Amino acid sequence: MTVPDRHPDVPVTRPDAQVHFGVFFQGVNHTTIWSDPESGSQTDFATFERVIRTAERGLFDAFFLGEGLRLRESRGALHDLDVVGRPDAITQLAALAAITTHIGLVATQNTTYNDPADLARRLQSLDVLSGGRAAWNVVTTDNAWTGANFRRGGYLDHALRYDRAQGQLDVARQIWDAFPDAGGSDAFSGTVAHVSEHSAMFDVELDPTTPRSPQGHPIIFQAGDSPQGRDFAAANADVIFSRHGAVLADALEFAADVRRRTVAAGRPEDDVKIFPGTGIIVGDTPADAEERARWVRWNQVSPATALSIVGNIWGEDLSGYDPDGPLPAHDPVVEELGGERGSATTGARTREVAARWRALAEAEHLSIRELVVRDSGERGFQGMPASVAEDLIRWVRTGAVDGFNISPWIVPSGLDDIVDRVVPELQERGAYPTSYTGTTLREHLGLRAPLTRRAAATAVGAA
Ligand SMILES: Cc1cc2nc3c(=O)[nH]c(=O)nc-3n(C[C@H](O)[C@H](O)[C@H](O)COP(=O)(O)O)c2cc1C
Repeated sequence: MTVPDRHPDVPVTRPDAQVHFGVFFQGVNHTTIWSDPESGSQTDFATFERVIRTAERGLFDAFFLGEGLRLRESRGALHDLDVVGRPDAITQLAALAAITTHIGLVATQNTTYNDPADLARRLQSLDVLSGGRAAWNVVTTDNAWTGANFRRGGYLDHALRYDRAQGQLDVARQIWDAFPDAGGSDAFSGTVAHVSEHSAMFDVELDPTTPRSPQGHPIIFQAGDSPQGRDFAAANADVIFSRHGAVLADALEFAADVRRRTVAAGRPEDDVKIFPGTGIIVGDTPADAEERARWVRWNQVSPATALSIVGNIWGEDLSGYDPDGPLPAHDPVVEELGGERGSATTGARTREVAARWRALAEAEHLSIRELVVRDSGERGFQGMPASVAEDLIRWVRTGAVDGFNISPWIVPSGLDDIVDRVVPELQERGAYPTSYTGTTLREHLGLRAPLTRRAAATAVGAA
């Protein structure tokens, strides 16, 4: 079957590039559907087990857990579709390491509220226990309500969050590097002493106790989209987890920006792999896929969720409004959070979103719920398996991305169609592996040596 080229003007710059997949299990979200009879528990270990086994059968690089340190609230009420009761990500991944053999295990861990030495040790333990399959998704968390949950740290300024993240990562790398590489000849380097530039944040002195894993140390992911967040990724990360996974032109622009920043940080331009979060919906015909996508979107946006999303922008409780009625007639009351509450952009973003929603609702005569559904329309890829495969290949081979973090819209069965129907289409086109060729996450992702070991590796290579 011939698949029409949906992006004929974008040149293919990497004709042999392979598609890579990760699966992203969100921490706090309203995008996983609960109402379908197929939908299972969002917290039972059996659900995570089934998803990770499917992903490993589909030769995914990684299983990725997001983490929210506090449930979202609107004026005291929890979002009706949020999940309550998720276990800690590192503990969950340690249990999943025991029932898998190859797939990478990515733990989202916050740098604003964790202790650096303790976090470094827990991540390294996961890496050692899993035989070199762990990664740390470094997040700073920009919202105020999580800050309110922690007396220590509180509302750290947005810019200082990235300084603190850098301090955390520097401490972690020193701890991880204190032990020699497996089979290496260098000696244990003993006490790690680190006083951060922002010494009010850390003053660490300890003797590390955990050896290095087969991949050196945990892989570093980063999720954060501000200029500071992108620069942090360019200087430190192996993988950037982006939001730019729905529109090709947007993804290409993002990739060009990340590469420019990576070169400015003194690294090769392809050193940071780009994995956007995305969704994939397949159907037997284009109309079937379209119908499924519509069903998914309507189920993700319950009436209460629609009112709470619009209420957050309007800065008031809209639960008394009719979700099938129009937006409030008055303009929103914008709360200026500012950098000291963790967000540098909230006020401007709120005004921009409200103006855009008002214009869209008036132009298309949309109710509150229709508006929220319409605004969440661009979520990723949909179509028959062959056309989805062609689209994914095009994204990778035009250099827009290196792979995709797929968020299933239903668990535990949400990856079945992708593994059973899309992966074979990719393999048939020579664009997806047919077996794991390595055992570590570093090998799956095709990464170079850890940044801190590069000079040593070059010196050894030159000798
Ligand atoms: C794709 C993506 C996924 C994220 N996932 C999480 C998460 O699971 N937990 C969390 O606390 N923050 C998460 N974040 C938020 C980041 O922590 C970051 O604090 C936030 O985006 C603010 O940083 P920024 O201003 O650089 O974007 C995510 C961000 C992005 C872009």
